[in-house]
Amino acid sequence: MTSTQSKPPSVDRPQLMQTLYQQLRPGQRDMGDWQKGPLAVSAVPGSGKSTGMAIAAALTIARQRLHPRHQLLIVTFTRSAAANIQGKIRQNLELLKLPKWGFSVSTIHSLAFKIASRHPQQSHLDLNQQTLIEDNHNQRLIRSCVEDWINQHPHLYQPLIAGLDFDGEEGEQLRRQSVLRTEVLPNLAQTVIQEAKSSGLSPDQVRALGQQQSDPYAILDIGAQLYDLYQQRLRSQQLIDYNDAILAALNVLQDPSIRDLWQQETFAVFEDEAQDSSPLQQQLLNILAQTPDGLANLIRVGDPNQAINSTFTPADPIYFRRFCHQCAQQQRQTTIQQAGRSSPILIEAANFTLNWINQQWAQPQSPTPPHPATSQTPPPFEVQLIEAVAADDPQANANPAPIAGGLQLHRPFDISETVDRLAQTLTDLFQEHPQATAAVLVRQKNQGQFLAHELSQTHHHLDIYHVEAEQRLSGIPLEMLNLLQFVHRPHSGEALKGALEVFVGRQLIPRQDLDRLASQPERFLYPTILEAPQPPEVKRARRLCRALLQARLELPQTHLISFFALTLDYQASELATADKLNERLLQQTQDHLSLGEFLDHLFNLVTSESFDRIDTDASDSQYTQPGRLTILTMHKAKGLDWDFVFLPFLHENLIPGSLYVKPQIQFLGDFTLEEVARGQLRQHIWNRDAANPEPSQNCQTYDDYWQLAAQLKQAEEYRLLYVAMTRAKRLLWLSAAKEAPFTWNKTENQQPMPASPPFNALCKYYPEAMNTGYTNL
Ligand SMILES: Nc1ncnc2c1ncn2[C@@H]1O[C@H](COP(=O)(O)OP(=O)(O)OP(=O)(O)O)[C@@H](O)[C@H]1O
Repeated sequence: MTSTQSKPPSVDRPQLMQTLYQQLRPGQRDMGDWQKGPLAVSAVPGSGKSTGMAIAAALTIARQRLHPRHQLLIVTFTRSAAANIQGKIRQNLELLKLPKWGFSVSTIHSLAFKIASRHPQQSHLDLNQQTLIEDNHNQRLIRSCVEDWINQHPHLYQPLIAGLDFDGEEGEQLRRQSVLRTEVLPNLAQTVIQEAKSSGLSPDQVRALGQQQSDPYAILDIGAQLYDLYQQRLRSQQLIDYNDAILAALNVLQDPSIRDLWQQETFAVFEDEAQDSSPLQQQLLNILAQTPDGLANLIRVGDPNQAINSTFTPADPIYFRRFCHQCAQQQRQTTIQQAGRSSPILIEAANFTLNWINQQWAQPQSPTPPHPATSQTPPPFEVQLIEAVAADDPQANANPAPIAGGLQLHRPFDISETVDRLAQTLTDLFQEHPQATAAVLVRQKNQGQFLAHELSQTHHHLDIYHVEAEQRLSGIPLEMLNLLQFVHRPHSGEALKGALEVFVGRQLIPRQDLDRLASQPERFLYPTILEAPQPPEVKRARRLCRALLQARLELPQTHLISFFALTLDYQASELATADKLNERLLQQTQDHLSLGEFLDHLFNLVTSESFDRIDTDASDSQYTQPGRLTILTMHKAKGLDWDFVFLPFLHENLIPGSLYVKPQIQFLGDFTLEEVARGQLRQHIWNRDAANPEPSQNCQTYDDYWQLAAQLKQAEEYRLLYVAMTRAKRLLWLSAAKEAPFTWNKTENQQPMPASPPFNALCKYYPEAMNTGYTNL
């Protein structure tokens, strides 16, 4: 071999890096230029947050010659986002002709597990001994904590039963007990545990906080006791939850030598979707990113206008906003406003909506003045408008030309006319653009169900992928568990309510006061002739329950699941899943098991997550197949995009909607316990974590906290609309039927229904987009 042959081809790395850098658009370049210190990147939808981060990551790895023992940590919020960004970074490293190491991508929880399990002695976390608790199991555990709490604290329970007023009537007392045990207290426990634990508050700290509040029901005290019971149960059953992983990691990193080790191994941390962080997550990343010179090598990228999880999870965009403001003071904040996803008219419509909503927020139309305690609630959006990219942008086909006008606004008479118009438009579009992608985004799952059903009845030619229906398959074991628990213990109010909820979920009975039915199971199931005649919905619920009990008496246990599946009107794929479940259980349980033992096996299966994987392998790419209409919720659509996006039911009662207290819990007052507790905890945490004094809420009464919750919820609904609108690339089709159901469990009862206010504003601003593209007007 000659010397020239053995010499590897020389690599002009600076040149390759320059080429990669050129792929960044101007706003993304601040990320590509980053060398050290904190950087906040606030970016509009479609601006290429993850694309920019993946290029910046590869450039950093090249510049700093990172390797597995001194690496870049990239943190995202979902496993699919982690896989996606990992793929992009590997591609970029390949372009730079570098080995594909020097970085690791994980979700925040898997990172926390990694840290905690590497130091089991300090973290006391050992996954060989302990089990991670799944959602279903968690709910059950919380229910049993509630039962314990009721037995241990009658002096706090009684005032809840009494509520605002109580005449001592026995039936009403039983009804209130049922709703407290199965809904109010489990919801309170869930909220307090999640909010407090993810902010690093212990049960004792929550209790101490409760003592500072004027709180007639002692809501935070009750929450603290439930949280305490929950922690005891986790410990005694060797279980851990996701927050424990983060707490354990933080605990480990308090040891100076371990902290040094991790900080030496970590050159920097890049975080995506930073608007969804919780306080502890932020703390963990901050520690890992610290450098010996006292700076944090930390890039946090997010979009405060896409924060859509903060009213039902502990995610709270306030922290990312604060990080942006702090970084802005040191000229370490950047915004990416250019986005190549959508046609210019759609960008304009999204910006118009954002501005219009913020202006309305500042000047409420209603004659009532803003509530004094919540007048500081920030508007829903940061004013961060989307801009089209420059002509020389690296993205191929950026800001594509619109199709069918780009924006269509429809005001059909009712929801069946909505379906017709939508189907007609889509048929025409797919004829002309068979390779295009399309989605219908709905606010509520039952809207998707209605639509999928109607389209499959009348428009067979459309290829439809209904995401929630596919995912319902994974809910089948839980439905079966609920029904079997009922036939096992028909006199338990809780088991009866569980079965009735399955019927409501499957739309076999209309939503009704289930607590009243479940408060006296015997009377509900076997009324005497002296009872007053019951309305048809109660009779129907009773017939279904009695059919299950009859089956329990007459059928062998091996046939129960199949019978229940038929009772629930399962479709073919659901029936197949139920059969598979039955087979699996029979394999595990052999012949002569009692129903109780059979149930134990099913319970283990439901809580172990292992059955879910059988039928659900949907990935993001299945949601965006060419020539197919995907139906999914607006929440699930985050991070995705389609050529044609349809938002068919834009009514004011859902967007922005209003917080609502169900009639059956109004005996406690005009608020819910969990929202008051969330407000009390958040207000404390916001003030605790504020670097400088800043205007904040000053809620004191239940009403104050309820108003705060209502405002935060409305703001989030508007952001959800914005996320949905910004998924469209070439056509955005919006509609609000003049008549629609108030609740989507009963689609036959339609009534005049006001459109969502921003929809009306769009109609006024874009009159030429009204009722376009539909020929049969
Ligand atoms: N610099 C770039 N060069 C080429 N294409 C780009 C660039 N930046 C972004 N894109 C493309 O723009 C599209 C949107 O990017 P990406 O999904 O990363 O946006 P995003 O900001 O995460 O969007 P959203 O927040 O709305 O979900 C992708 O198809 C991506 O390939």
